[in-house]
Amino acid sequence: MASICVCARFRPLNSREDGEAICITRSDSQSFSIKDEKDEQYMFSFDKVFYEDSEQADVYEFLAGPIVRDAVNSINGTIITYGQTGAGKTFTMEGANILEADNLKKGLLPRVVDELFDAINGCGEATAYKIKLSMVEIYMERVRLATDLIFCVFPLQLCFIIATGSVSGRDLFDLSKDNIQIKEHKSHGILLSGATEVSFNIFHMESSNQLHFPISLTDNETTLLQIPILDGEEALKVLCGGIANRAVGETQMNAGSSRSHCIYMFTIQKDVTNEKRVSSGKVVLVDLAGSEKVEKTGAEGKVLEEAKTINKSLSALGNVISALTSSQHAKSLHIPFRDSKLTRLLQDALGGSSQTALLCCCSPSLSNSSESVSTLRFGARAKHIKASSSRVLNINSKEDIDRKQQEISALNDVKQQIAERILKKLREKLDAETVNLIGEEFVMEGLLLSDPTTSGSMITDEEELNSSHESVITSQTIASWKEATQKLVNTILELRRENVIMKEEWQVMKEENKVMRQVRKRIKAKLAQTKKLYLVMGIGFGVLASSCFSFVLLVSS
Ligand SMILES: Nc1ncnc2c1ncn2[C@@H]1O[C@H](COP(=O)(O)OP(=O)(O)OP(=O)(O)O)[C@@H](O)[C@H]1O
Repeated sequence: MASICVCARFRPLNSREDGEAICITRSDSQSFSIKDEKDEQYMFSFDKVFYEDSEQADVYEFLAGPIVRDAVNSINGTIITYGQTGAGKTFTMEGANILEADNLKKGLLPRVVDELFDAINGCGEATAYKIKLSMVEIYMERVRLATDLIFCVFPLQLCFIIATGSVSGRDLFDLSKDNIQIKEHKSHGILLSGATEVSFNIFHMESSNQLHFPISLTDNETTLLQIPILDGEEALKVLCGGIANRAVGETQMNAGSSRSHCIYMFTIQKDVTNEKRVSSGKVVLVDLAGSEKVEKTGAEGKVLEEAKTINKSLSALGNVISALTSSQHAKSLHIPFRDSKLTRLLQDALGGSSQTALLCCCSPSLSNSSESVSTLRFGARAKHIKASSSRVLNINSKEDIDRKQQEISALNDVKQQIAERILKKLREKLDAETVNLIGEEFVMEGLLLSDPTTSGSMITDEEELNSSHESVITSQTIASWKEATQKLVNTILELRRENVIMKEEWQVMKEENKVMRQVRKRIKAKLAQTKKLYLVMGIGFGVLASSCFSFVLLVSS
């Protein structure tokens, strides 16, 4: 069983800490000791420690590179930055700026994009890729969609597609979608439901400039904006717009403090023509908001409210880690993933089969040492989480996909026929306008296809296919439950009928019993009368006999 990879990173002293004492003493590249304000000394060991002089490229290569390369090969991975406010989480994740060209300052996010584009550009003609990026933030315990981007990547040809909400012309970076639901999908794990979903076919390019994607929308409100992208740099420019929407504020500790947890989710779908399979992998980057001691930072008003919510969700994260690492019957223990949006979102990363890397960011300054110690303790605890024994390879064979397609088509045909039959019957009784309205409702509910010629049409996106197939399975399950319920209802009705008959029979028997009792009573009474009669007769006979005997004696004497 592989554990979570946990590393620590110390940034250089900042201008506020200038001249302050350093609290850490290096042992080696994995261990160090740290002294707090009370002069207590603590030893920590992690998979790797990045000291003040470490480079962004080293952090990427150790922490993220292997995860990104595995994601291209369909293994999910998550990279999380955790730590006190101002400790360097966003610097590690984004760099000084997302578009930063200086290799020394370039963060994990642009390097992930670079590596993905490099891997894809290096692939053979026989492979087509689609990369989807969703970017959300959890601000004050609400999930906001900053943007939802899709790159469709083909050998030698890249296209970047941006999905945005609504026909009413809202901006690409519309933050009105401010309560994205987190749901669990059987095969895809944790998903952001309500984030604009767009599906594209994976296919090979024919023309070089004009891209015409067979688009299958799951939501009528969704519109698509397609931007041809030549390289990762252009992709990052678009990403930059999403980052600009992140809730950032000035605090005592950090002039550009992130007031939300930010999640970048890359989904890489790969279609290898020769191998007859479609696979997908996810890389999730999580830049957590920083913890802070409000009594120390003197936060007030909105900043205080934000800090309280941030601390609350981070403590929910701590509780999940404690539950996961608890030695007592860890398997049967309840893991409170549902206690906060953050822990729900990280459920796969912490408790699932995803590979996870956690970077504990710290200040090296003595004035922040108690916060650093608690960050490092958090990391030390997380180190004890055991990852799931098997990493899930998200691969579907073409045969599987064909079978699912057929099941979906068959169900759609049945639904279509039923809906059409209902509408035909309604037409006999209702006016045309009302029936049309009901028809529209059927289309909205997915019972009827607006264009019947598309009945049984192919779903070409793996995610949509799986979710549609799941709907088919669910429908089939519901149908079999309905059948079983109907059988139960029939049995209950039968039992009720039998019960009524038995009750009637019981009533008859009771009546008969009553009559029998009365007859018995009458017989008893008759018997008693007869007995009395015999007694009287016996006495009379006795008296008569004794009188006769006395008379005979008298006569003879
Ligand atoms: N390794 C580093 N090298 C140079 N400067 C750094 C480094 N890490 C952080 N900084 C600088 O420190 C400041 C705070 O860093 P950053 O914004 O990344 O902190 P944070 O942990 O994300 O804080 P918050 O939780 O408040 O968002 C920034 O000005 C950043 O440029």
